[in-house]
Amino acid sequence: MSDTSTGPIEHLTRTPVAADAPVVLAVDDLAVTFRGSGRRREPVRAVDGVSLSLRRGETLGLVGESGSGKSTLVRTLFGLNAPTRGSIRILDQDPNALSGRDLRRLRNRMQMVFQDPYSSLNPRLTTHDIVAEPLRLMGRYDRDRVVQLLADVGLGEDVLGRRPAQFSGGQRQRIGIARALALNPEILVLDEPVSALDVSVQAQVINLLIRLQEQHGLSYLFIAHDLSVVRHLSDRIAVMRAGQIVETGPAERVFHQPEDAYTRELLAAIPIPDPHRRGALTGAIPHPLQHPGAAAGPVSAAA
Ligand SMILES: Nc1ncnc2c1ncn2[C@@H]1O[C@H](COP(=O)(O)OP(=O)(O)OP(=O)(O)O)[C@@H](O)[C@H]1O
Repeated sequence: MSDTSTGPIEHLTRTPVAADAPVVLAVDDLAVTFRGSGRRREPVRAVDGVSLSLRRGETLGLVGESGSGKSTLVRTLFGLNAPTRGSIRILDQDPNALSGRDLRRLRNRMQMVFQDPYSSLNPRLTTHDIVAEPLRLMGRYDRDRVVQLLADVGLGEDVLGRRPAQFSGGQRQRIGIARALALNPEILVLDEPVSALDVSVQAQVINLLIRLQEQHGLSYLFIAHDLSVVRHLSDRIAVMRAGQIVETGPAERVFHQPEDAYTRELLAAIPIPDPHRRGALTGAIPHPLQHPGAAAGPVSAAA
């Protein structure tokens, strides 16, 4: 299978985002409370007064352990949960004040890449149809555009007729990214996009995301439970715990001089990779960019 991507993995120095770059996503004092269930019936404050902002071309890493409220926050950004309090502005518009075509247009400008490339792609569709679907829905289908989108993520025309089961995890994630880019979004919400992938493949997908960001001026909200995964590609990191942001700051500052005790706990939980077991994990995921196979070389067909 051809893989027309990227050649050697480039250096991972990202262009720092300009301090005066426009804010593309702003969340202010957002809260989402669920009714409790079971005997205690206490309300669950899944998101509890979250404020954050994302600038054009910036990557904000949002980290927190399972249950900290990351998914609820993301679902609320996409209108799938109703906020109990607070506001969301996407590209200077309030999605809750829009409906119909205006809301669809705004939604097209912020797309999602899912964690699990095994379950997020329709197994019955060909690669062509998976990537073409959003274009068709908007009446903008163009075969050349589908081919170009796949080329952008490093896949050749020969994949067009294949179905998800015929790809590796990394290739599936590339297809998911191509689909997410189909409508030329300005913001991508990346929900643990590499957590389901082998360590060596994680670096290739992260490099692809960095390259696409530079090419298209994309802004990323990058969700992860592991601080080490977001460290190298984030401008800033926000740490979430029990529905609240407990710390936000420049990525390297948060990593090297965490101010919050919970951030320090998360950092302490990052294991040291065992060099004797290639690709093996000694607990949580070591940073993919530190993996020996990730430093250079072409993206392999297995990615
Ligand atoms: N629909 C719901 N009804 C009731 N409680 C919910 C609902 N959705 C989430 N919760 C609760 O809200 C809290 C935050 O969950 P959420 O899934 O947002 O966390 P998370 O950080 O995304 O975790 P994970 O990484 O496991 O997805 C949890 O206590 C969860 O049980």
